[in-house]
Amino acid sequence: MPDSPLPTFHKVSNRTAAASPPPTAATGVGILLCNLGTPDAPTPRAVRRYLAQFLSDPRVVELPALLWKPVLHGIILRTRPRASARKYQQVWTEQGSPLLAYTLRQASLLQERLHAAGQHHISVVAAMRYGSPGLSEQLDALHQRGIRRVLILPLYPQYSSTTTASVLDALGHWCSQQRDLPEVRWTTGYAENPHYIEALAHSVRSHWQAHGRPQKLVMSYHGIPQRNIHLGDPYQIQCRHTSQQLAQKLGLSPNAWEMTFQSRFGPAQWLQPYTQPTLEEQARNGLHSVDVICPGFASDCLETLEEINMEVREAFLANGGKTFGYIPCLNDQSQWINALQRIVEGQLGGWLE
Ligand SMILES: C=CC1=C(C)c2cc3[nH]c(cc4nc(cc5[nH]c(cc1n2)c(C)c5CCC(=O)O)C(CCC(=O)O)=C4C)c(C)c3C=C
Ligand SMILES: [Fe+2]
Ligand SMILES: [Fe+2]
Repeated sequence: MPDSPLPTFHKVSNRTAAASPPPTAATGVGILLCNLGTPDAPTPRAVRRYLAQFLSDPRVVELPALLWKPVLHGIILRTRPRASARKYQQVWTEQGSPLLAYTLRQASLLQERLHAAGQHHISVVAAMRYGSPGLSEQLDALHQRGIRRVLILPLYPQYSSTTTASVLDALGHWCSQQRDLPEVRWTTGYAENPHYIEALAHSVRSHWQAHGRPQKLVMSYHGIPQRNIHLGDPYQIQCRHTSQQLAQKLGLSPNAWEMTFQSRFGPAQWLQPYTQPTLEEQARNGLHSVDVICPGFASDCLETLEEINMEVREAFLANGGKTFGYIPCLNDQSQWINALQRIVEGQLGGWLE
């Protein structure tokens, strides 16, 4: 069984984060925290709708449309939604998808922090690249409230064209539909931000205090196709930098930690080593205790709660491993909200009160 319960959330009043006095049109700043997106319900129908949007993005699957569309619509969208919906059902919460619930909560908590710091003119909202609430919808909402300055913060710590660039494509598309454009800034990642690294280190130390220290800490990141790296995506090197800095912060010797990649999709070569086969092999070779952390995910989601904390756990134990610890994502931890505050303040020069 997983060693951490399914997440519970405090109630978030609405999808535009905590209620606050309306900022004045002249000085209002909007911060848009954007994550990948998730289905509206854990049903095959909702998952199909979500996957159709997600997997039609040419940033995500870089195959010629003439080749990809028949595979997507003829095979993948006929089979995967049912299988994925079953997995979503295992992680779904009273507040819905963990990814959306945590992202809403991050927006709400960040807004509270900024208001407590006297920045009452800032409104923080959450958006999803795929699904709802969509990026355009949230940009429209800020626009309608008269907010003329917007900071887009994709919540992916490590830049990848498959994720970060896709958010910026969506921003570009929204801009192309506007006549009266706001001032817009964006961030492209925070893989080496010291506050982010410290929040991760704090999370690992707390887990060790509660559960003891394992033989190895595995840092598992979402994979991408190896080909993207050859074409210039800096994702892999950024994952390495995050991992090295976290290991250094924790004082880990080289054989006490490892970086792996999960969530492979399709038959092509993705970044390696792959998380599950690596842990299976190491369990067979005598590794008996491991902790897994997923530093590339700002919020727990299907890929962490089901793939890592259920599938990979089971595979490790079935191959002879004895203790499997899952260290939750940063989610709504106060060290992480603190890091987010520092990240956005670093971007808001001239926009702060
Ligand atoms: C098809 C190729 C995929 C690429 C490239 C990819 C990159 C990528 N994804 C994330 C973060 C998340 N992915 C999530 C789910 C998910 N990812 C893919 C495929 C690719 N991801 C699929 C098909 C799915 C859906 C689930 C499934 O059917 O298996 C999620 C979780 C969403 C949720 O609702 O909980 C996240 C988060 C990153 C960071 C990344 C590249 C670096
Ligand atoms: Fe993914
Ligand atoms: Fe997965």
